[in-house]
Amino acid sequence: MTGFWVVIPAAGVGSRMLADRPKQYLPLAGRALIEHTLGCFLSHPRLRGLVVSLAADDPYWNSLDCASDERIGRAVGGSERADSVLNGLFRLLALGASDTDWVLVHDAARPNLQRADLDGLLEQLSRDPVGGLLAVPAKDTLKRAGADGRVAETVDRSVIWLAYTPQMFRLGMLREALQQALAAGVRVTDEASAMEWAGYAPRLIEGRADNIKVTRPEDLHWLEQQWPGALISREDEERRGDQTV
Ligand SMILES: Nc1ccn([C@@H]2O[C@H](COP(=O)(O)OP(=O)(O)OP(=O)(O)O)[C@@H](O)[C@H]2O)c(=O)n1
Ligand SMILES: C[C@](O)(CO)[C@H](O)COP(=O)(O)O
Repeated sequence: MTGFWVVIPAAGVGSRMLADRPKQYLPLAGRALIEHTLGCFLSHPRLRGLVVSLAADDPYWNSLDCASDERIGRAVGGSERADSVLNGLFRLLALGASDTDWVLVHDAARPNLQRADLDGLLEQLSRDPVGGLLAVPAKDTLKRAGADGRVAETVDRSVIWLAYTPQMFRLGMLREALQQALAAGVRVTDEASAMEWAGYAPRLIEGRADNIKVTRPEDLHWLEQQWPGALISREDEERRGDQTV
């Protein structure tokens, strides 16, 4: 497979995290969460370039060591994740990417992507006519909620998968799908849903369930317990409380 480009949407505020800063900048094993996320791509020999979409007033990025990495471009994030992704695609084009190149979109809030999953995605989709995404088959019993907050039905979980990232598509196909879906007012929560709206059927590539999106405090606490060497001491906890980046 030839090389690939990456967009990292990182312009969110992380409201569900209830933290003192956007969750992508919270510490995990001594580094900012986003630095772990970027590391999986920056160490890959086929990476052609990477763009992070940052909030226009992001005061944290420049304090990171990786901010000086010449392989990393920047785009200004938008009001929704899809806007941030689209701005990232345009930035990649300005950096030399073409519409026929593969682009991977990966949440800054998913720091635990393993190289084996990344390579599996690249290998299984490199000749696919559409592209696809890392996903995990549902493993719990699923309920559809009724308006009254009670169970309306149990959903057949055998056909339900949880969409993860990276999501991998040809840059031009994704750009057009995102532009048209957003212009039509479609709610786009991942790249695949824009491609589906455009009439494509992205391929599901099974990945690890621990490639979690850090969304709520317990997600980060769980990762800290999994992380090799993530002995978050009481001093680190206290430092997290009053640390200013
Ligand atoms: N306008 C936005 C919103 C989200 N994101 C990014 O998209 C990823 C997944 O979004 P989510 O988990 O919802 O992050 P937040 O929007 O920050 O979280 P919340 O919804 O709790 O505020 C995150 O890396 C986030 O930084 C983005 O780039 N631009
Ligand atoms: C892209 C994503 O991570 C796939 O599950 C998810 O849709 C992001 O949703 P969020 O509400 O922006 O976190």
